[in-house]
Amino acid sequence: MSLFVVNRYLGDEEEEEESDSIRESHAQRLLARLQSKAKEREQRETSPKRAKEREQRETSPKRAKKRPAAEGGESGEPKQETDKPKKKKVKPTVTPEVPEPVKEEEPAGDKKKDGEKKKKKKKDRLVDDAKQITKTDEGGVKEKGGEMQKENQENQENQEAVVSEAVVPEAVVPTGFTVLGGFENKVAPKVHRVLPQWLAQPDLILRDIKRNLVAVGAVPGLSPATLKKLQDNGVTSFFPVQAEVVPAVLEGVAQGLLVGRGGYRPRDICVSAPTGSGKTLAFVVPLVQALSGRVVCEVRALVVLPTKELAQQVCKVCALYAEGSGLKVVMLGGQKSFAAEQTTLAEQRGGTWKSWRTSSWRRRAVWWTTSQDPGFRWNLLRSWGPLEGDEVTPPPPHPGGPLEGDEVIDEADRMIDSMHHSWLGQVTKAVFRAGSQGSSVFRRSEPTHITAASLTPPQMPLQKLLFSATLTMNPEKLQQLGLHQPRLFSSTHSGPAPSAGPASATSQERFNFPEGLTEYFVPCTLSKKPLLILHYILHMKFCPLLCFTNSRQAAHRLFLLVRLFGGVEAAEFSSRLSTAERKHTLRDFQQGKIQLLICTDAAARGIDIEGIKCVVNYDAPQYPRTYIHRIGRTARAGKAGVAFTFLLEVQRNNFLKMVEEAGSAGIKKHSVKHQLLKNMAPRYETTLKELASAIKDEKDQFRIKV
Ligand SMILES: Nc1ncnc2c1ncn2[C@@H]1O[C@H](COP(=O)(O)OP(=O)(O)OP(=O)(O)O)[C@@H](O)[C@H]1O
Repeated sequence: MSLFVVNRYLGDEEEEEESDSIRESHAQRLLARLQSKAKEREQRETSPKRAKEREQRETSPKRAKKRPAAEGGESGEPKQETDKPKKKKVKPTVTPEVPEPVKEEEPAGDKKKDGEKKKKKKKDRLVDDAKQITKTDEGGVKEKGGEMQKENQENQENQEAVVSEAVVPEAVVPTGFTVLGGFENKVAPKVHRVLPQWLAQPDLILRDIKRNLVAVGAVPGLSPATLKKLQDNGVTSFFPVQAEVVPAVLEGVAQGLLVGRGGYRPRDICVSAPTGSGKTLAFVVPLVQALSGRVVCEVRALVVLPTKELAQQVCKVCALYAEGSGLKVVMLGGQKSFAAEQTTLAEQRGGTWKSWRTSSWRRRAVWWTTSQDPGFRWNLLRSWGPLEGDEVTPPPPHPGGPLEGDEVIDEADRMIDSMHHSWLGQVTKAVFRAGSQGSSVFRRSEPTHITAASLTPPQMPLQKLLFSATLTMNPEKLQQLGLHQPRLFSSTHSGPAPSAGPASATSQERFNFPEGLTEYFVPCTLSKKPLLILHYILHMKFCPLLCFTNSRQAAHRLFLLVRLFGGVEAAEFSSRLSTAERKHTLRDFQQGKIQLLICTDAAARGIDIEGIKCVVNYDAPQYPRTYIHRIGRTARAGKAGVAFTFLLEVQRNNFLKMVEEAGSAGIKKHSVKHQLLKNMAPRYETTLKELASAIKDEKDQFRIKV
């Protein structure tokens, strides 16, 4: 154990004077208390009752024998007082008020001397006090023998303890040191999460799409060409997210090249809006408008998406709006060889790679998919120049590479989750490196401290746009993206769930749910699940139905079972299938040729298929984000939709808690009567046997192939 003695500045004259008076009052209080005690005792001893008792005891020989000499057997103390020493209760005594000594002003030079004098005085006073205490005791106590003395000593100790606890220990032992207190263990106050202002106070997006449509003509900044394009594609009104975000993006890109705009960079934009709320058009429209004005052939924008299917879908929308603008939209999804992909971005002329200069391809945007093929993401960068640690001999640097304009990250939270690959950092580095090497007079250098030198050359800005229905509000994660003065558009507040306990309050985020969605959970057993799906299709006519499982094996098994049962047009969608097969399956589902699509989470994000009225979670999702994206395949664009989640008894409590904490408006129970499934039971039993042999056949075939 360590001992800490802290010598603290003892205060000026006034403080010392004050502590002196405190000490003096305590000495007097102590003295008064002891005097009154002694008096009480004296009175008790001299009372006639007491004298009688003493007399009786003295005459009893038995008692006299028993009494030990050490206790003063002859003094005649009552038995209970000697055998069982009573605990003395220290009663607070009323002390006479001590008037403050009158202070006289002294010249500063004499202060030190006076201090010493005062200390001596104080010491003398304490000695006097102690003398007086012994004197008072002597009168009554001496004759009562050692026991009384002992008691008085105890009393004094008790008193001192009380006094020292209440006031200052130095009053008893003047050491010249002040022992500081307050070192006891204290309960630390709980630290509450404080979000940066841009996250805590976002620009609000209204969730009710139908009641908050904004006529496209009323949105500022749209060019006549864009208005015409929107009209051609049947868009007369903007959804709330588009009405807010489109002008904000246009404002940022309107400046183009930053010549003489000293240090200005457009603010990065984050959007968190429900599934199906129209986020795609919110970035496609302003991007196409902004890039349509460019004449130099460069890669102008990069859109990063988590799956090939989603990249194809977004690429299609972009191509639709870019039509006739001279802007080329390219998708790089890793389907082709690297060389083939590279030629979609550049051509080799005179031994070096140059951007396409074909008149019809004067400007271009690149749509780029990642997570399905992680290795491929580097290919694009290589086309701009070698990466750090690149072992493969890269193609020569591509001078037309700098990404000017925007970098859009759709399904941003998913992309942040894959940040351990540090792909964004690599992209950004490549963008700035290519920008600084380019032959263009316009430079793109990584933003640093603003100085006269850094502001002199004209800059090409890089703006980042992030979109998701489940965008994280975790500032630490967002920080990894290196956002510049970000601005958030959101339909929810980032506060913790109301029912979440203190532990979960900080960890659980709340998300956006579509307005037209109704959620149900269906209590069931494992063996009832296939029957329930068949019941929803065959009896309740929920078609087309999108059914999610937690693995591709589960999806395949259920697909085989439904196919063997018969009567339902079913298909599966998972990584078991090739890209082309998945593409055809989605198209057939979109065209209404498939009633039941059994899929994995490969179809959970972003996939926009019109007319899906029902989503079933055949296997309960484990994370709130997965749940939100799955059920978000219905109730899109302000329409109504239902979502069912099959729950085993053991999953029920945790799942319901998770959904509530994620911000759901409420999930209702939907029970299916056993009677309704009973009719299908015999056929189902036979199907299960057929399924066992079908799976065995598949395994055999697989073995033969291998
Ligand atoms: N202004 C509009 N007018 C009519 N329909 C629109 C408009 N904006 C978007 N839509 C339609 O709404 C549907 C949903 O849009 P979108 O796919 O962009 O949603 P999202 O917010 O990106 O959804 P998710 O989060 O699931 O990816 C699409 O079918 C789209 O065509």
